[in-house]
Amino acid sequence: MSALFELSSVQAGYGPLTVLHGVSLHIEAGERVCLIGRNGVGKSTTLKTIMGLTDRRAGSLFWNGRDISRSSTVARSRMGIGYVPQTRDIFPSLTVEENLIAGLRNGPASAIARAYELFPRLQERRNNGGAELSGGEQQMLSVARTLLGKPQLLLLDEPLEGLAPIICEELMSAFETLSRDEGVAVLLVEQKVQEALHFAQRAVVLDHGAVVHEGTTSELLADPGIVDRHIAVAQAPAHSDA
Ligand SMILES: Nc1ncnc2c1ncn2[C@@H]1O[C@H](COP(=O)(O)OP(=O)(O)OP(=O)(O)O)[C@@H](O)[C@H]1O
Repeated sequence: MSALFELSSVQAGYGPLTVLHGVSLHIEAGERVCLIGRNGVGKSTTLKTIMGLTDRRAGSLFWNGRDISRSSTVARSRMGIGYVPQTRDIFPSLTVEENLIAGLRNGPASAIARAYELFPRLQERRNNGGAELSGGEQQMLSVARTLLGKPQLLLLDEPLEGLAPIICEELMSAFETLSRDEGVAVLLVEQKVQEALHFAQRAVVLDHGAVVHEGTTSELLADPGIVDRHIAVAQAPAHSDA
């Protein structure tokens, strides 16, 4: 049986710059995978390539075995790939609820109730403007908006960046609930490697635009030397805006 999603020998970048030099990876339905590596090795570029937001030079992408390499970003999103970019994708001038309604398009209003269930803080702040929210609440709103599209695969680009530990825990626990209760597959890019390894079942390590290690997270947690060899992890910034 084919994987839910597969990248096969993909080379991609921006204009003349090639960032990914033949990346292959797969994600099974409901699986949690983390993509880790040093700064600038191409993790965000991998997510953008999955969404069709980079210049792909070679290789193919498959969704349930079907070649989607030439599908538009909108088509990929409609197929069931949800993308939460690093830049918290919300409307600052709209309230939380208006942001959710705008993200609903033609979907059922019950999806908003589900979003509030997953992120009770958003329900408490439903009448607050996007710009008034803390960094953590903005991230929750950005994730909640993506979930309104009912993705089968959720791409998360450094969701914990700049957030206080308590908010990180809240977010990770919501991602776990999603994965466990709704079978949503997750591809998580995260600089907080320990959090990523505890969340995911499998890890893919990227270096210089190529996969240099792939294995279960339990293997990596049991032998931290593997991670140390591949990643000199940039520590989380001292500040937080949660
Ligand atoms: N829009 C862009 N145009 C041109 N080059 C880009 C663009 N976005 C990223 N790059 C370059 O591509 C390379 C890989 O960047 P990418 O953001 O994918 O790395 P990353 O592994 O996600 O790093 P980080 O952990 O710091 O976010 C870097 O050299 C970066 O400067």
